[in-house]
Amino acid sequence: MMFFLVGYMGSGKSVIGNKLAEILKYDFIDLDEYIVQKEGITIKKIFDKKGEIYFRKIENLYFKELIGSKNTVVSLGGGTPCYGNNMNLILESENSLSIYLKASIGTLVDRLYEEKSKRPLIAHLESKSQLTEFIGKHIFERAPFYEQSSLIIKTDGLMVKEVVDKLVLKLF
Ligand SMILES: Nc1ncnc2c1ncn2[C@@H]1O[C@H](COP(=O)(O)OP(=O)(O)OP(=O)(O)O)[C@@H](O)[C@H]1O
Ligand SMILES: O=C(O)C1=C[C@@H](O)[C@@H](O)[C@H](O)C1
Ligand SMILES: [Mg+2]
Repeated sequence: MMFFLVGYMGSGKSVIGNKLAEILKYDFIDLDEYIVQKEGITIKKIFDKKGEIYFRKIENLYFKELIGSKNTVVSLGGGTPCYGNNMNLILESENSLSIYLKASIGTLVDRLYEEKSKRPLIAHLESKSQLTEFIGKHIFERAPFYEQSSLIIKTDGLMVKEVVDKLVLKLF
């Protein structure tokens, strides 16, 4: 079985995916980290040196390498389901389940403001109000992809452990 964690930057895919894998005794793969390992360069540097289109191309290639793994939790990048045919590949892939970690714009801004420098799409935004405006527009474009997930977990007001518990309860 495979679980794909889907959601906007800061929704908790990496942190929740890691914990879910630990509980299930599954392998854990974070697609962003997988890309960094394979390319030997940070995501921010890939964007700066080669541009977003190049990143989307390799993101799609590495993502496809992971499909079909056994007993694995995969935390996707925030944009992964929104480019190419990635969301369809997730939905069509056998023995797999997509999980959307949903959070309000306010929650995402609070989580991302301090750690935006690692994320090339938002690193340049200076104030919380700029971040709020950007995320609002961006989520409007992306939500139709995220919302196709098989399971939707609302994470507002929940601590990491509470999200994991809620997810495990929904799964089993
Ligand atoms: N439910 C939560 N409550 C409080 N903090 C959280 C929660 N979920 C995630 N965080 C924190 O928010 C930050 C972003 O989480 P994480 O890196 O897991 O997001 P992500 O969805 O993987 O983002 P990206 O798409 O950029 O990789 C981290 O510092 C994480 O500890
Ligand atoms: O939301 C996005 O488009 C991104 C999210 C991150 O996980 C990284 O994949 C990258 O910074 C792009
Ligand atoms: Mg992540």
